[in-house]
Amino acid sequence: MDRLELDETEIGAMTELVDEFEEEFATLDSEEALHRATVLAHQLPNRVRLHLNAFRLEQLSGVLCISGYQVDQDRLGPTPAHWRGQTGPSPAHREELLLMLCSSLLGDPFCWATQQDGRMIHDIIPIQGHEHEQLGSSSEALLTWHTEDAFHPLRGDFLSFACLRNPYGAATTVGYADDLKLPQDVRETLFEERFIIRPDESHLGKNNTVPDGERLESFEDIEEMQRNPDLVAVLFGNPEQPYLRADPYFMSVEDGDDEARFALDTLVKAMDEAIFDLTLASGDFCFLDNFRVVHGRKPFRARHDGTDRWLKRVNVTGDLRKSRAARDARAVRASR
Ligand SMILES: NC(=[NH2+])NCCC[C@H](N)C(=O)O
Ligand SMILES: O=C(O)CCC(=O)C(=O)O
Ligand SMILES: [Fe+2]
Repeated sequence: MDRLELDETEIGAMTELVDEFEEEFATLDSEEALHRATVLAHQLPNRVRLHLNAFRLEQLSGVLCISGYQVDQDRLGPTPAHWRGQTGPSPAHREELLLMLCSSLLGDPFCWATQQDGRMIHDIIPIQGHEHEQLGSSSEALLTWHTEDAFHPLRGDFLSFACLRNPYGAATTVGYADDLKLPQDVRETLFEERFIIRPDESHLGKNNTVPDGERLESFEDIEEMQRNPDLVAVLFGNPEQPYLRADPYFMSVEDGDDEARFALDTLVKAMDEAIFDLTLASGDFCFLDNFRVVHGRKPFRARHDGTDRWLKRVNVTGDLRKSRAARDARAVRASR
């Protein structure tokens, strides 16, 4: 993993940048704001830009953590009880802006019509009643390792997190595809389109406010992927250093395909051994290469009293054009 410790000068420069532009960027999820944010990102400190670009180009490991930024806990106020609760300006607007600026240097931030009601910036917070779910909002269950949105052909290339607070040090887990030691025959099987990855539950109607009209169609598409999933490959790209696409909790193989079953089980075992803890601290901006690493989260005991762990999350694509057909003309980044 790579870490950039910001120095005083860099922290000062980032603080000034946010001071100057936070009002102008009161909204972050309009086309206009996204466009301007991409250009404003070029005013981030030089080392930040260099690290993010090296990370984007795969010159670093698949995990980059930028540390040292201070989050004003008083301004933040209590951790919300649900991502839906927020009305009006976000108390974490300054961190959201920084997260969007950094993300813009990796590609284009985008969102899903079927996740967190189509919001661009997600809240990752424990929600009462979700303790044992396989959702970002769970707490007492191990969030099993996964590629973000592994089921979807338009999943992000990168995943960005801003840690606002993590008082009891709940650990995110990360595992590198590069670290996997797999027998050659298993590797070859994983390169074949013999695996099923069903949508995870964050994209289901029951975990969203399902609207009438246009976005309803998006949930129907997810249901279709649930009923009629494609067969996909788990490994792809360079045979020596393959990219990985997996979310074993939601995966299966065709009846009788014992070879694929064995290959998947072997992968799970190898990754379970390779995976390590990455405990995010308040002020950490963490970037994951969604093709080269998987991630999850260790169980923790949520308090539900406004002092809980709170992350912000953004999906980033390297090629917005791939999702053109899945997006409507107005919400041009709202992918299905
Ligand atoms: N293995 C898993 N739990 N996969 C689903 C991950 C959770 C999902 N990305 C969410 O936003 O809630
Ligand atoms: O809470 C974390 O550290 C990771 C959450 C996550 O992976 C998810 O919500 O998909
Ligand atoms: Fe995730």
